[in-house]
This record gives sequence, C-alpha cells and structure tokens, in this order.
Amino acid sequence: MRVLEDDMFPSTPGKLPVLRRHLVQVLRRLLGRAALGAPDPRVRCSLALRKRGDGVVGIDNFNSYYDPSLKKARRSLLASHGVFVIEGDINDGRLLAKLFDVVPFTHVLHLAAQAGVRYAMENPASYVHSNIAGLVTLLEACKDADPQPAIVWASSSSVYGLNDKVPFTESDRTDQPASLYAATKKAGEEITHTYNHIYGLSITGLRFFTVYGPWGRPDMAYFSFTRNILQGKPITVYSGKNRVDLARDFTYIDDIVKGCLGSLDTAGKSTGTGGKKRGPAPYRIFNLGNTSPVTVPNLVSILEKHLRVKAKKNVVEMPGNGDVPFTHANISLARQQLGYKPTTNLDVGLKKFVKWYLSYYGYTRGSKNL
Ligand SMILES: NC(=O)c1ccc[n+]([C@@H]2O[C@H](COP(=O)([O-])OP(=O)(O)OC[C@H]3O[C@@H](n4cnc5c(N)ncnc54)[C@H](O)[C@@H]3O)[C@@H](O)[C@H]2O)c1
Ligand SMILES: O=C(O)[C@H]1O[C@H](OP(=O)(O)OP(=O)(O)OC[C@H]2O[C@@H](n3ccc(=O)[nH]c3=O)[C@H](O)[C@@H]2O)[C@H](O)[C@@H](O)[C@H]1O
Repeated sequence: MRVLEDDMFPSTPGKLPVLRRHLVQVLRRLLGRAALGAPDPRVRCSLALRKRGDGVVGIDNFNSYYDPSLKKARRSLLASHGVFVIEGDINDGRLLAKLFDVVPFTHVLHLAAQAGVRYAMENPASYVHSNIAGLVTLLEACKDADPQPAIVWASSSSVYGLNDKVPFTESDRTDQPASLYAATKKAGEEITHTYNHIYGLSITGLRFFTVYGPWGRPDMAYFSFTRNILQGKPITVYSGKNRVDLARDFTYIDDIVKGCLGSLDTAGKSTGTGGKKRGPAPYRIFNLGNTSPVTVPNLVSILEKHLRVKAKKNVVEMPGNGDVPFTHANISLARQQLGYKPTTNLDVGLKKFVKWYLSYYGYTRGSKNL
C-alpha cells in the first residue's frame, strides 16, 4: 500500500497539496495516540492497540526473506481494523521525517528487523542494513521529531550468547554473541543507549525469547516443522554435543503482546526537543520469555499430537551455525515493572498455532489433504 508518496509531502508549507491535508485529517482522526511499528508481534500488537482505541500506523518493506504474501495478508487483516501499513524501508530517513512531520507520534514500537539466527551466515549484509543502519535512521527521525516519541523495540534473547548462567537475567553478561544476528541486537542495545544519553529519548529494549503463534514466521522451527510434517517431508532436529537435546524458552505471541503493551504504557516520556536533551529519560531492558524451557524433541512431539501426523526426523549435531544450546528467561523485572505474566504453555499455544495453520493453508481434517 503506497499511502505516502514523496510528492504528497512538499517541504514548502505554502505548497501543501489537498492530498496531504486530507491525509493529515485522516491520520489525526485515526491517531489519538500513535505507535509506529511493523506488523507478528506486529499484527497482534497493532490489533490490541486498536482494540483499546489507540491509533496505529505501520511501516514494512515487505522484503522476501520469507513469503511476502503472508506479510501482505497480515497487512490486509490490519487494514480491515483501521491500521495503515506503509510500504517503505526504515533506512529511508526522508520518508520517516515526513511521517513524523504529519503525525505527532507519542510512541514508536520498533519491531522491523532482519530476524533469524542461522540466515546471518548466508546474508550478513541484510542484518547490518536493517538492524544497525535502519535502527540508526529510525532513531535519528525520532530524535528530530517534535514531540519526541518514546521508543519500545525488540532486542533478542540471543544477546545472552554463550552465557551459561541460568535463568538469563538482564544484568548477565551479553558480550559473547554466538551469531551475527545476536551481535546486531547487542549493538542495538548500545546504540539506543547512546540516543538515550545524548538526546533524551525514552528507550525500552525487550529481549524476546523464541516467539511463536498464529501469523508467525515460516522460517522458524515450529512453523517449518509443521509444513514439512504435513507434506510428509523429513525435518532436521539439531542436538547439542553428545546428543544432548537443545531447549528454548518458547513464548506465545499473546504473552509477548501483553509485554509490549505494558512497556508502551510505562515507557515514560522522552525529554529532548530540537535535537537537544532537556533532562534524563528512562532507559530500560526487559526479558520477555515464558520461564519454562522445552526441548526441541518435545516441541516436535506436541506438534505431532496436534497435527495427528508422525514426523520423519533426522537428528543431527548442531552444525555451529549461530545456535545456542538453550535459553531460559528470568522475568522478575518485567513482572515487577510491566505486570508481565505469561499464561500460555507450549501445548496450548501450539494447539492454537496448528488451528490457524490448517485454516490459513486450506487443510481440512478428514479430507484427502489431511
Ligand atoms: N520471533 C522471534 O522469536 C523473535 C525473538 C527475538 C526477537 N525478535 C525480534 O522481534 C521483531 C519481530 O520479529 P518477527 O519474528 O515478527 O520477524 P519478522 O521477520 O516476521 O518481522 C520483521 C518485519 O520487518 C520487516 N523489515 C525488515 N527489515 C526492514 C527494513 N529495513 N525496513 C522496513 N521493514 C523491514 C520485514 O519485512 C518483516 O515484516 C524483530 O525485531 C526480531 O528480531 C523475534
Ligand atoms: O529468541 C531469540 O532471540 C531468537 O528466537 C528465534 O531463534 P531460535 O530460538 O533459533 O528459533 P528457531 O529458529 O525456531 O529454532 C528453535 C530451535 O529449533 C532448532 N531447530 C531449528 C531449525 C531446524 O531446522 N531444526 C532445529 O532443530 C534450533 O536449533 C533451536 O534450538 C528467532 O528465530 C530469532 O529471530 C531470535 O530472535
């Protein structure tokens, strides 16, 4: 959806075209309180914010890291609930500046990124483009905006890297990343700290732990395993050294959404104007996990149960591709300060995912395709 074209936004106020005035009116009407983000934490956060009356505008470049038709379907869903998603890149500083010029965003929920741990070995530049350069461009736009928005953004559990002290606590060391993805998220934490320190931007970084659920990411294990199991294809299950099972603190999307909304609601204001800091602003980092790790073979068993199909498994030793053996979040800080309390276990969450998957991809139980 190309809602915002360059020529709609001339910098000379005297030349303000009717289209721009119209857009301002529409956006202002929609946006009592606005959050700029990309759509799956994205879709669910946007819908939850709309439901309670907040205005939301999204931006996404709809890149082809995975099937863009899924991204476009999410956009249609959002549009039907009054959420605009602009097609654009967060590296486009002019677009961002014009957007901030039109809309007095109070909050930015920044979820756009090159995600995926293992793909970083195939396409390292995409991580630098979105997670470093794109982040800086976005922060520049936020710093120059009037009013300056408060920023809540997605870091990652991967910043704990080779840390083996469990559960992972925010104060643990994060200087041993195991993948370039993790390194870019860690860099994001340092970069956002700088913008907080120099320009007074209110910053909240959320370390998500392996998020799953309906409308999720096709490259992730729970999603690609489901696809392969249904198509009768084998799945590759990584194991640690000496065949020790890998484990993840899988976290259901609705719990993550509650953590994001809790962060937006408690973010505190940015304090800068005109690119200058006028006082101290909050800088916070929280784990958003489930606090109950499950092994990958267990994940597969739960999927088999809900799909009612047996998986063909190849177990291979973790090939040194950026994976870490386990993750486990300590969520005490988020519980205290955000009221964050995850309530969905992997069994219940995967049941909901499977229901969505079968419906979205047109499977019917009892028919030839299942
Ligand atoms: N899903 C997880 O398990 C998980 C865990 C930890 C952190 N995160 C983080 O949460 C956020 C959301 O993750 P997700 O799983 O929904 O991933 P996702 O890939 O589905 O969403 C990211 C979106 O950002 C868009 N995007 C990428 N680069 C962009 C750019 N330069 N400009 C504009 N749009 C761009 C993509 O098109 C995509 O739609 C990401 O920041 C990710 O790193 C996710
Ligand atoms: O919390 C995060 O910070 C990260 O979460 C997610 O990474 P991961 O925890 O690696 O999720 P995911 O790929 O689903 O693999 C899950 C498990 O299945 C194993 N796995 C994976 C693929 C496969 O073919 N076989 C396999 O055994 C694999 O070894 C692992 O043990 C996000 O993708 C990432 O963007 C990042 O943000």
